[in-house]
Amino acid sequence: MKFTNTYAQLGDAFFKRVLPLPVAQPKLLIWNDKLAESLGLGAALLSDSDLKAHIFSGNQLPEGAESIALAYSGHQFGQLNPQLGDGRAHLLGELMDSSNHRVDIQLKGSGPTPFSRQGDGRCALGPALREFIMSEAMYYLGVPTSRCLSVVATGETVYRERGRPGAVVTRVAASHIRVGTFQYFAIRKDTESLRALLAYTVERHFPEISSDGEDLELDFLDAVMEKQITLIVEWMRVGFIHGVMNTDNSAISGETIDFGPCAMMGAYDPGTVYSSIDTQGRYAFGNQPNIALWNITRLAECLLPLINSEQDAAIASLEPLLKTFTDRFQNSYFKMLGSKLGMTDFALSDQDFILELMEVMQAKKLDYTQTFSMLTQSLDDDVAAEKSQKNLGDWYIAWRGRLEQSADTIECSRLLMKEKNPLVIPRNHHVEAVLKACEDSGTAVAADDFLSVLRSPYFEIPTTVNYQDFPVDGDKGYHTFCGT
Ligand SMILES: Nc1ncnc2c1ncn2[C@@H]1O[C@H](COP(=O)(O)OP(=O)(O)OP(=O)(O)O)[C@@H](O)[C@H]1O
Ligand SMILES: [Mg+2]
Repeated sequence: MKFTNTYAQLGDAFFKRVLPLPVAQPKLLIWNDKLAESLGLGAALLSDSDLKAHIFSGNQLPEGAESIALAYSGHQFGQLNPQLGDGRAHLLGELMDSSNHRVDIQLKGSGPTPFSRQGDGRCALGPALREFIMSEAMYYLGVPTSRCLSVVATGETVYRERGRPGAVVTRVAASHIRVGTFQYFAIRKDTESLRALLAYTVERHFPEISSDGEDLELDFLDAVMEKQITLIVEWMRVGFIHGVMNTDNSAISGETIDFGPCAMMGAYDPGTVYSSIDTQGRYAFGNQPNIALWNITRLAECLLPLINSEQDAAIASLEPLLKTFTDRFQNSYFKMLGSKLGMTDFALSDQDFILELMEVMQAKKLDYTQTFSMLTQSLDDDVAAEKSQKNLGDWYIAWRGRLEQSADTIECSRLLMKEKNPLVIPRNHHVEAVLKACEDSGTAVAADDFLSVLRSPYFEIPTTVNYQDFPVDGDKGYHTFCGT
């Protein structure tokens, strides 16, 4: 592993140097071969499970790593917390992947840091495996996401209401720069660090931006906005509910990060919330675009002092850009839904027709994934066509008519739909059952089985059918938990 440490070069204001706290009995539970391959990890490491367990539990620091905990702030459920930071994570450094992109290698659950506050710095096995499974599913669904290289069981107990097995998960991400990272310096009125962070972030994530002066901040915000729009539209394409879109869980790179209380929507309902602490539905499925804009607005506020020392003038130059969000999001969102419906020639005039489908789905509590999957199949399968028509009534007939009008063939529509509509997603009840099986057995056998299906979401494999069903109770009473 050839680590670089460009983030560590930003200076002491950005992080604290701290080593992972060694664990009692590291045991490699799950390893991501494909990801490891793309990182070009050496043969000596790849063939040695004990070495992997030692390195990716934090017991042994790999050569060239500079273990640091990153400083950041964040709005949590709308409340500003000026002092968060990696309270249970250690950034080892960066590697170049096979596409020559710089990625962070970070341990999570690897012990306390100066940012731990009341926390123990640890992570339970269930949430660690959950992050591995969910991020892998998202990656193969085609959604921008951080990924996991490994989960190592620590042989130690962590206490979360009751004792649970502990684990360290290794995360690979485009970076760990969050909206909250900018907030950390903005709150402290540390304009110099803010400027350095902006320059670093632009170079790392948006090298195409070459502007300077006020245009730099505007172009940066515009680029972040575009990535956030793509991200949320992609989440909504597959029915993903992040669950805790705090500004500290919003990565500037536009990747999905922090899978704490995330869940997948079953029956279509924009108000769907599973997180036990989200009592107001702030992070409900259909509210995710509003929150993305809210978070981007917090980022914009951080940039004000860089744009103009006169705050009113700075606000005036940012406001028109922020106002573009809603139209840009809507265009991108409906285009995505059009593609899920095989509209190769989608036009804005299709929006009302698409909304009619959403209303039928919501009124009849139809499963989001299965409805689109069935529509895809209905183009060349009479049984699926009959079922779709039974569920959707006249709308189905109108939709077939709409596709017939297109200059492209039905085959083009079918191919587009097959690309956009997964056959299988990591459904909540299967995720929970798999996590329980892994925890009970102390192995990742159940996770491996599940992952083989999740890694092929658009093509059926013999075991796909085991994971496609929606729960009998429609996920009623299902709750996810934060901070685990
Ligand atoms: N067990 C813990 N010990 C110490 N700090 C913790 C612990 N759990 C969470 N934190 C800290 O609380 C804050 C919010 O936690 P949150 O659950 O959003 O993040 P996380 O899952 O720990 O990490 P990430 O956002 O990097 O995925 C973060 O600063 C995090 O480091
Ligand atoms: Mg977090």
